[in-house]
Amino acid sequence: MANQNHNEDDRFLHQRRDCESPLTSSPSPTLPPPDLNLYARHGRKSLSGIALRSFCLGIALSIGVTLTLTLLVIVPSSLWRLPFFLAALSLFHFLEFYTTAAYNTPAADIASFLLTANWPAYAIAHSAAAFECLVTNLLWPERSWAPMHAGKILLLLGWMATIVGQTVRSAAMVKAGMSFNHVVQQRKGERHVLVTDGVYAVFRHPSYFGFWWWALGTQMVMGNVICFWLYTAVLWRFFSGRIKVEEEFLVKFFGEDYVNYRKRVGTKIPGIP
Ligand SMILES: C[S@@+](CC[C@H](N)C(=O)[O-])C[C@H]1O[C@@H](n2cnc3c(N)ncnc32)[C@H](O)[C@@H]1O
Repeated sequence: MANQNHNEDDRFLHQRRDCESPLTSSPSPTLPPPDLNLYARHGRKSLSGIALRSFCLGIALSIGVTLTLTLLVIVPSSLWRLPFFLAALSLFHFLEFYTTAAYNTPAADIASFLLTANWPAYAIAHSAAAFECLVTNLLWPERSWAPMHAGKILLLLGWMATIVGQTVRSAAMVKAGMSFNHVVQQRKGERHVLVTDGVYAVFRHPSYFGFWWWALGTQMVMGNVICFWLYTAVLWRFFSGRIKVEEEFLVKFFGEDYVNYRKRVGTKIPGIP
């Protein structure tokens, strides 16, 4: 199955090169026809599935932004934090697919939206965050959740962490291009090169650094005390384990080059050197 997908990806690249050539206008006759099942309604790269998810995420983002602004400016209510979360989540999932499609085109498929990754833990975590935000803001709308009247500062830090986190995450995907894959690769692909410049010169795992601060930033904006600490613990455990496994493979793929890179550049995720 994985091999078949690889062939499909290679065929995509060949066809693209053919299209770019001024001498040929159609795919090489020696190439087998593309597997149309892949792009059909229930296929791994279903075009209708991609269109539908993008459409729904766009609607969710519009609702999120409109309600956030309405509850902040027109009908002031501390509940604006809930649609803020909807907007942040919709934008995140859209960008996961978009950056994959734009910078690692052969790898783009329905799973690139990351909507069902780490199911059901991921969905439970975000539902818990929405629930905590809803309950605390309905029951104690005037509650001052931060110690020493630091609420406004923490709110500002939360916005900044969310924006910086999202930017660093997307920048990492753009920079790594065809070397970035949502699934940790256990075999070095033909197009897999070691990336050590751009955002990778500052952070050894920029997409994890980005997600870490994006997730904690959303919890700070929402004023979620319980979920902030739960997210911190769960994400730390997840990333420290994943980085260990990922780096074992990266050392196998790139040897001394990766070992030296690891010595030079830290993750900058607290507690993970
Ligand atoms: C989900 S991506 C995460 C990449 C990186 N850990 C980050 O946070 O930006 C996982 C894939 O990226 C690859 N990868 C990680 N660091 C890399 C680097 N510096 N250069 C090239 N590939 C890398 C791994 O082999 C793995 O298959």
